[in-house]
Amino acid sequence: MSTHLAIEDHALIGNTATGALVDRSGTINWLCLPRFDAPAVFAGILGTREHGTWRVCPTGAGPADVATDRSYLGESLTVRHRWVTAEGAIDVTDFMPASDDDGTISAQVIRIVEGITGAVEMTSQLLPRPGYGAEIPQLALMPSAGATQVSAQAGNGDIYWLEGPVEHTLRDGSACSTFTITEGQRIAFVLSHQSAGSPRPLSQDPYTACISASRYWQLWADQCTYRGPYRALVIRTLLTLRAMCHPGGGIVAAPTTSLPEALGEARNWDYRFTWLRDASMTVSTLVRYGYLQEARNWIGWLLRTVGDDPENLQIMYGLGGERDLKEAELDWLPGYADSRPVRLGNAAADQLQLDVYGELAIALLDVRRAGVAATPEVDRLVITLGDQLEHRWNREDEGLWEVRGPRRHFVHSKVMCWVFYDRAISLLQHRSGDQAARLERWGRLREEIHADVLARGFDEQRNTFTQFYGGRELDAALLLLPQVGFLPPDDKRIIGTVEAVQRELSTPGGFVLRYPTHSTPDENVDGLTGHEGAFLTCSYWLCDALVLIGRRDEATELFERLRATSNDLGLSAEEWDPRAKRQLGNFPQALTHLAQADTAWRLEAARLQLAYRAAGGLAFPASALPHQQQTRELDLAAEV
Ligand SMILES: OC[C@H]1O[C@H](O[C@H]2O[C@H](CO)[C@@H](O)[C@H](O)[C@H]2O)[C@H](O)[C@@H](O)[C@@H]1O
Repeated sequence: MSTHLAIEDHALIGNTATGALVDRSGTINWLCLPRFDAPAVFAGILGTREHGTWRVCPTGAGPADVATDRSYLGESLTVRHRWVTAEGAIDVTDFMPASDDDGTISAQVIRIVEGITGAVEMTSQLLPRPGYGAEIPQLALMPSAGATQVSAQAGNGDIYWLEGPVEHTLRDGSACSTFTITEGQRIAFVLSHQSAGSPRPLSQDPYTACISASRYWQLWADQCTYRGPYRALVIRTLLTLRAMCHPGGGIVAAPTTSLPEALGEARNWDYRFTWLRDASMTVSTLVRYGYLQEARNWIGWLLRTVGDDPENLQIMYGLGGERDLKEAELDWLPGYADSRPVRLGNAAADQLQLDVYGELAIALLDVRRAGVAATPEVDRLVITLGDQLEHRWNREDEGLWEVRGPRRHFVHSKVMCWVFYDRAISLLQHRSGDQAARLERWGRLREEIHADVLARGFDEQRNTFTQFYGGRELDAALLLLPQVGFLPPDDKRIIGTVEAVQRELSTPGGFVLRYPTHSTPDENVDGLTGHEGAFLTCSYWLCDALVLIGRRDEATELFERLRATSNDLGLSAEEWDPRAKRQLGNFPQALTHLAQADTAWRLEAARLQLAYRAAGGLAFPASALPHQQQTRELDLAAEV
């Protein structure tokens, strides 16, 4: 049986160490325990229900039958599906317990079934399939007081435990139960993971755990400093980002692998790792909204992971700092909607992507400006990276889009090298006298890179920057040039580039492709076959660029259309198929969510700025900002 509801038909629940996807039919069809990058026990989303699923729904519901309604409980990651049937109404509430006071996170999923009206017969059908659906574990019923317990032991010794106060029947590798719930009655199922050789997670009261989890997320949401008109959207998007911030400080790009960028095609990638680019940008976004603890955790991770061996800098790592992310294909999984291959690991880990230096430096400066004190360890890392980049910046690379075609002199990469020196000089200034010579050298290099980009990355005739030196194609990453301060937003080369991207990379609905995809090998910059959807992050970057060049109304209108691509729960994947009007790619994706949050913030900053000027203000005062942090970008905007 196919489990292919649309990507946007899923909800994310999580505990920050891992996350699960629950679809509208009441099926959990993606779950890796205990960590985001552990082998999935439910991989049904990449195949069929036989690759691992757990469904709780009214008895007799067909595979395509879905709940009447769904929503998150307040500002939490607890999702509730309501089923209204001829016999009555039932709520199924799904969540993962949040961390204890001592920071322990239990690897559990809890599902509470509650009668609202009438009496409804329900069925729970658990098909655990460890190893990404490859294995049928050994199932056994265990005697227990007041509850039945099912154990499912995998070949590697891991055990999945299911507890619930109903009788289970074991059949063909599944554990089923059928029970009737009447108005006011509730029961809870708890699924726990026990790693081989470790003790079984402690039982906890599922109802108390539900209250604690909701409170945990609500308290976190309450710290948000944003008070503007998009508050609900901003909070949901920040919660989604927070769900991807592992307690060890690493941040995954998305909790999934291989949800396709084009249905039925091969652009399927594993995102359950920490990209320096995506993680740095996530941190900048969180800091912008007042969240510093995640930034401190990330710096700790960075110093342990990158600081440990900065000479061999990678562009991405495992959550635990792993360097070896070798790519492999899981040939037993047919893929989401037959989109093969399903990939594990990511060969992009071995690429040279020069932009990551710039994104790191931006995040470190944002964190510093938000009030996190400088440390000698961070300074040392910046110095090592800066010295290293002196010998690398003029190389060709794979760029931020991680092309699998030949390396090029990508303009965005070069600009981000300029950004690195620009922000690194600010980071190290006033620190210690013996840096003066280095900072002078870096200052000269900053000017040299700037001049190099203007001379080789700008097409005078078409009045636009190009994707790479000597190329004619465009790249939506060029929309970031005004945002990072490479040139002022009112520079005609910036305005020309924004307009060229709009002209050449827009989809019919006005969203943006990241670059042109071609099918002939010699034109094919990314080295891949097939095409892809509109890239949501780039579309939000277009809004940002429009705000910065003074076209705020147009930006607001585009933002409204973009936010409508999020699902009913406010979640977004990486891309959007403008024809089918469906989300594409890994889900939910940090890059999309942080871009959405950044644009909401920028629109609000621009609105406040205009209001302040209209009221006769001469300059934009720090106190009017919708957050506690001063960014270079706002300094620039204030001067315009
Ligand atoms: O499209 C080709 C590339 O797609 C993935 O990379 C994209 O996702 C990354 C994580 O969000 C992001 O950092 C990058 O900018 C995106 O292009 C994939 O991970 C790559 O392996 C693949 O080449």
